[in-house]
Amino acid sequence: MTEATTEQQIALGVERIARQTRAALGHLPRRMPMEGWRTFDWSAVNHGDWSRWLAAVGALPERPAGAINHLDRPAITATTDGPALPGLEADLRALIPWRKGPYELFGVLIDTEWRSDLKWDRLVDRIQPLAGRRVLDIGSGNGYHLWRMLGAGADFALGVDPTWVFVAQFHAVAHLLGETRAGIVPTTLERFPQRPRFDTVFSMGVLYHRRDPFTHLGELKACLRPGGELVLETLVVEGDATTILTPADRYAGMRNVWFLPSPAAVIGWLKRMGFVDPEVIDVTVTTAEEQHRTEWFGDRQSLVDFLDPDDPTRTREGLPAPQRAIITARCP
Ligand SMILES: Nc1ncnc2c1ncn2[C@@H]1O[C@H](C[S@+](CC[C@H]([NH3+])C(=O)[O-])CC(=O)[O-])[C@@H](O)[C@H]1O
Repeated sequence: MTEATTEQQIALGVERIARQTRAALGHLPRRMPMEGWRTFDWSAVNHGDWSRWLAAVGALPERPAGAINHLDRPAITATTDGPALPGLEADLRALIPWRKGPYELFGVLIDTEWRSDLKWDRLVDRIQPLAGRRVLDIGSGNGYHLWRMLGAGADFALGVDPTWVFVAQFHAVAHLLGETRAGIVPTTLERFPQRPRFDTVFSMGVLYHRRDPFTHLGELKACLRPGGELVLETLVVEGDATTILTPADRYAGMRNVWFLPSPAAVIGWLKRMGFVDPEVIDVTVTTAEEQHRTEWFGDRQSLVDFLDPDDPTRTREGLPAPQRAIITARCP
């Protein structure tokens, strides 16, 4: 690959991402204060690998005419009757590590660290139907669940996530799907404008990373229209409404886990923050089927590496092994 070619690919990556973002945000009413993101300068991102990821997005082959998508299957799928797309697998591998999926894009199966479809299956029939809704997904990662939201009938799904490689992965997938009904804003909830009001707001896998869970819940509420639904997923421990574990240091290898409440404690937090009808719809222990090592995750450490080899009900730090609850609640 020559230097000039790389420069052209970076420029094409910027163009593709900017075009997709403008088109996606165009689905929102003008009064939603998203102007800054419509004109975001994608070439000026301050991250050492960003231009490499831009080049990967810019190098992707065009989506073949007549291709078909399936957004309601475990693997987000794009398919065509035509020949394989040259170079596609190498371009997608340039975006490793892939945490959330799976995807099957024109014959390339991306076996991600997480089987994100399992979480989706646990919640989709227990939440307010997404048909016709405008949805916000805080901590969307590479957007796997955004595509499933569209597959479940949502009108539009917006992700918010500050991790640049996941943002690049989202745009690679969006390009191959040829979809503009989903978008991603590259920031944290704390920096996201608070006035946009969505019909359903998801926050999955984020609450335990926040030092102040009440501020997080308040910010989620500020993004919901009256009567809209919150779908909250977080790590939990067993116990009653008074049980909240604060790890002394790491939890399952993660430095940034601050609070592990019981499901009953989360219900109390939600009520305290003014949500109504909070309900625990699922509690599941994370298995190696759901979270596993894979080459698409760069063979990095995964769940089994963080559990006590002699007692898989405990983490290596001696704390209860990961289990996660999904809780729904309404904005009054
Ligand atoms: N303050 C923040 N604001 C927004 N996003 C954040 C913040 N802090 C971290 N993130 C982002 O939240 C995501 C958490 S993963 C859940 C993905 C998906 N939801 C899933 O349920 O599979 C955790 C897990 O592995 O489950 C990451 O992509 C972070 O970049």
